[in-house]
Amino acid sequence: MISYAQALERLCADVRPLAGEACPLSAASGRVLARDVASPMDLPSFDHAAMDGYALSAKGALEAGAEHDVGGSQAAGDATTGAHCGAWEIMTGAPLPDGLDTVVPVERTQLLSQDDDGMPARIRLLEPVEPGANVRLAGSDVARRAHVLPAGIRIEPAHVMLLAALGITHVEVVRTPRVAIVCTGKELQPDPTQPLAAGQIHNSNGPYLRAALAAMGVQVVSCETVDDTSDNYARAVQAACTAGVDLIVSTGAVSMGRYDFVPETLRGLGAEVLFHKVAMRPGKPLLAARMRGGALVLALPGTPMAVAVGLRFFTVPVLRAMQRLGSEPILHACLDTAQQPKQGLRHFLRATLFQDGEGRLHAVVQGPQHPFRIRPFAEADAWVVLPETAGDCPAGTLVQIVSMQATPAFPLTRMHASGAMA
Ligand SMILES: Nc1nc2c(c(=O)[nH]1)N[C@H]1C(S)=C(S)[C@@H](COP(=O)(O)OP(=O)(O)OC[C@H]3O[C@@H](n4cnc5c(N)ncnc54)[C@H](O)[C@@H]3O)O[C@H]1N2
Ligand code: MOO
Repeated sequence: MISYAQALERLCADVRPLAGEACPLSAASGRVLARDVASPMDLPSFDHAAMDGYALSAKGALEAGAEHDVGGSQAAGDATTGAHCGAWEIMTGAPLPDGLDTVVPVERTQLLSQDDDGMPARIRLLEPVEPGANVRLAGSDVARRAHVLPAGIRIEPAHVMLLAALGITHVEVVRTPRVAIVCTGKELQPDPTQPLAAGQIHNSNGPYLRAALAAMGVQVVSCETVDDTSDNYARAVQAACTAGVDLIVSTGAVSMGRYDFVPETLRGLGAEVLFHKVAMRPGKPLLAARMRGGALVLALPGTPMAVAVGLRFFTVPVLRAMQRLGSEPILHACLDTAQQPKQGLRHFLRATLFQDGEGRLHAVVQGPQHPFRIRPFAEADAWVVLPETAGDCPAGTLVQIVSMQATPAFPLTRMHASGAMA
């Protein structure tokens, strides 16, 4: 049986990166940058005051007690004015008058006289002023042509702030992945508003996948529920291919039962099966295939925790690879509950997290890890991942943790190189 790392590698080798497209900055948050961004301008674009006060020349008198005539006033938004004498009233953000290069805050000056119109006419410095103080120099944040954002990052609001400051109105982003969901099982009541007949259950995998994919910014093209017949599954898969999806995620009918028709149906449709069954728990019967038209299929086992693992540890990495997002960084926590994982299988365990007095993160693996149980999953904070060779893990073992969310709160984009989850 293929290992998790080999399976993921096999799958990602078949991923075709999605094309880029222009996107207005107003719609770019959450999208993935397809091209490096270089700055078209200096930021700040002109030397300006960092404080309300008086602009002075470093060549003039800056010692405590020095007196200066005030030649005029300059506010943010005013165009640069020539300095006619030693000092110029200035507001935060205003360009420095020509020849002036230092700003003294108003509270460190004494107003000696005013004009008839109430404007300051002469001031005295209460303290010595450092030459160049309180001036933000052009290009001191970003220099023109500097490389500011790399391709392959998810655009966050902070990036929008930077791009907007640089006057960038459009960015090239990766096209949104298009995904179809197909849930199989004649036990599934397809209409959630209807009562359950004998033997029926509500479809929880479909709504879960739809919610998780939508939270990642993926376009869910369709979410179908089909019965346990190969024909209906084949029809749903073909309809998804016709709709031009990049990925089909199906649930159920992929194990050993009489009605587990997924492998044969996909082969019958001409799909190339990349692997079937992965050495992991839960979710072992997972199958991956490529359709003739290029769409990838992740056929997840129907058991809810097998679906959760298939989403977080296969679907998310595939979608990241399609969007040219780097792999996720590896995070660790101290295991508080001893584990005896089965040798040769990768274990994905639901856990709660807490921080001790020293700020160290601890993981508490929840009770028995039954793959059918949804409630502990809904109460979990993170996945604990134990590798195939973990052996007995006493309390205190440092273990890998993975966020429940597909888009972690701390993306750590600068750690890509060391960050493969496999
Ligand atoms: N003889 C064997 N039996 C099973 C094996 C095995 O190796 N040998 N593997 C077990 C494992 S592990 C899993 S996981 C399941 C996977 O089976 P299938 O992928 O064929 O999934 P189903 O039988 O269709 O469903 C399994 C389980 O999940 C429920 N389910 C299905 N779809 C949904 C849905 N949309 N929402 C909520 N719940 C769903 C379904 O009713 C079943 O209870 O096979 C084991 N058996
Ligand atoms: O793959 Mo399983 O272990 O029943 O969810």
